[in-house]
Amino acid sequence: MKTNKIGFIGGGNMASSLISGLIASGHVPEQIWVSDISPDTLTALKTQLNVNTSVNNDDIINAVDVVVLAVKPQTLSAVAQSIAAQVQQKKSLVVSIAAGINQNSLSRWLGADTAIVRCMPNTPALVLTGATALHANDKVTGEQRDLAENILRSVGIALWVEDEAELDAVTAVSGSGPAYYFLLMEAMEKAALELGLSQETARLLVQQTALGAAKIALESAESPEQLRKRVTSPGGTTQRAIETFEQGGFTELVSKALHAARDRSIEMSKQMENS
Ligand SMILES: NC(=O)C1=CN([C@@H]2O[C@H](COP(=O)(O)OP(=O)(O)OC[C@H]3O[C@@H](n4cnc5c(N)ncnc54)[C@H](OP(=O)(O)O)[C@@H]3O)[C@@H](O)[C@H]2O)C=CC1
Ligand SMILES: O=C(O)[C@@H]1CCC=N1
Repeated sequence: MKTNKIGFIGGGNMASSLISGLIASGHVPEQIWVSDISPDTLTALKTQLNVNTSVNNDDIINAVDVVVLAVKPQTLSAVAQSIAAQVQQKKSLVVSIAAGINQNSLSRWLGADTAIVRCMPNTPALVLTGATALHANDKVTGEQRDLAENILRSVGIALWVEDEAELDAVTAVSGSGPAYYFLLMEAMEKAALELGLSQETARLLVQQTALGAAKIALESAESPEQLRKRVTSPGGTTQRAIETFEQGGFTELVSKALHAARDRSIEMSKQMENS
């Protein structure tokens, strides 16, 4: 049983994924607090997960050891500034999961002496398969580093980056990444229907194939390229499909998409820094 008291400000998609994952990995709901401006969101979290809830962000900070900021990037400035005095008084560790909000902005809003871990998780935390990269400012103690890492590690893998700029790339790769796989799944499912499979069969085959491919990629020592070649019989069906993907510019398109996501993260950081 784990006993650190963890508070979430913002109880939306990412917070509920993290909270569900934390509970599934052994954190007791009584040690988790959530605030949100929507009473309906809080009622749903209370009913489904039995966590402590409040519409008052200050109640959360008072109750916990670590405060996770899980509101939208556009809302974070106002929320951070509204809790700054209390965070400073309590010397709370603050963990921000917001995309495109850098340490400079967070320190400016929360106070220069505030211990801040900026991280980028992803929604598979819900099923304990999350991937998170973390970055600590120089106010974070070793113990606080361990605390932040333990929270994120309890819902998947967690790794530290020393250069904060890497978080822009991480956001493009693993933060947004689940959506890319879902897009591919959507497209494959649609094509499977066109090929005459039923909805149920198409979805099941696509899901199980995604799971199998991910599992084999994780468990095998071979690279994705080698694994792809194992499926691709010369002159066979896979080769025809892969050639079709490449003729359509698949690899370049993926690169372009990830660069666009990375650039958007940088753009958001600059906008916030200058606001
Ligand atoms: N979704 C994802 O896959 C990932 C998201 N992130 C980051 O996580 C953060 C949250 O994203 P996500 O969960 O998707 O967003 P959501 O909009 O689902 O969740 C944010 C929640 O915060 C609530 N809220 C708004 N204002 C306040 C306030 N003043 N005090 C308390 N709660 C408030 C919102 O209520 P209302 O809806 O009523 O405004 C909403 O319930 C973002 O910063 C995002 O960049 C990071 C990695 C992955
Ligand atoms: O789309 C976004 O901005 C957030 C960050 C990563 C995933 N969702």
